[in-house]
Amino acid sequence: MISRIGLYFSSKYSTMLSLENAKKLAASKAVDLHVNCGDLIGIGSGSTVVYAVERLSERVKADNLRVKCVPTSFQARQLIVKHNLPLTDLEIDRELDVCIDGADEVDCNLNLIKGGGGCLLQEKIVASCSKKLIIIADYSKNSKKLGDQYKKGIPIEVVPMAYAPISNKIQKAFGGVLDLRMAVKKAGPVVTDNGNFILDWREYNQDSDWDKVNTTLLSIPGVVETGLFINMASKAYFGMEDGSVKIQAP
Ligand SMILES: O=C[C@H](O)[C@H](O)[C@H](O)COP(=O)(O)O
Repeated sequence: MISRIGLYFSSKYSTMLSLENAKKLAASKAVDLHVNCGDLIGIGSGSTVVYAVERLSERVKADNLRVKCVPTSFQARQLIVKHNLPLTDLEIDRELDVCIDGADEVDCNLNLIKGGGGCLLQEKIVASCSKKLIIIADYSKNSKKLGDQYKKGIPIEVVPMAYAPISNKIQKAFGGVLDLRMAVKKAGPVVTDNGNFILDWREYNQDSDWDKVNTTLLSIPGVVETGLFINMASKAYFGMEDGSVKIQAP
């Protein structure tokens, strides 16, 4: 089901909305509609979530909203701390009301690719402990099939010593190309918040049964988690170029 929430900023934004403004629009709308006083919230990672935390902080100050936040990454933790929001974790709070997170791509069935920024394991754990996963994104993330928009590949978090055989096994089972993600401003591969490597899987079959593929990938020894979030999202909010917010629900 897809719906649109009216035209915002119609006079102010008479031209096409930039990606950053689209992210902000989606993030604010989702926080306003899905966060209530007393909520335990999972805070996702990435550039769009920055706007969600800013809006959360505004509402805490303006409306005296009481919330507690569980981060999904080091970046998310820093955001929570920077905005003086109460921090908690899954040891203390085991079931969350809502998780708000970004995505690299959202298909027409609300399946997601995540992990473009190297965060996916903790994101999936926190989302799995939340009553609902709300996705916030700009219009460029909205697609029909996974791989239509996001060309960098499906991120797969792996134990470092196993990255080479895992690449071979995936290539043999499903085809495509696997790249070990390399760091920028550091020699060698990207190391995740959990001390693992990331393989980016490109040139896969876009018509795959993603649920099955995900299960098979997870059965390979050394695969820690995948960036395929299948049947996990409750709703996605997209900030659109025309200043509206598109809502996608199952
Ligand atoms: O690894 C990063 C996370 O999965 C992000 O949620 C995802 O990459 C989307 O990030 P952004 O909001 O920066 O597009």
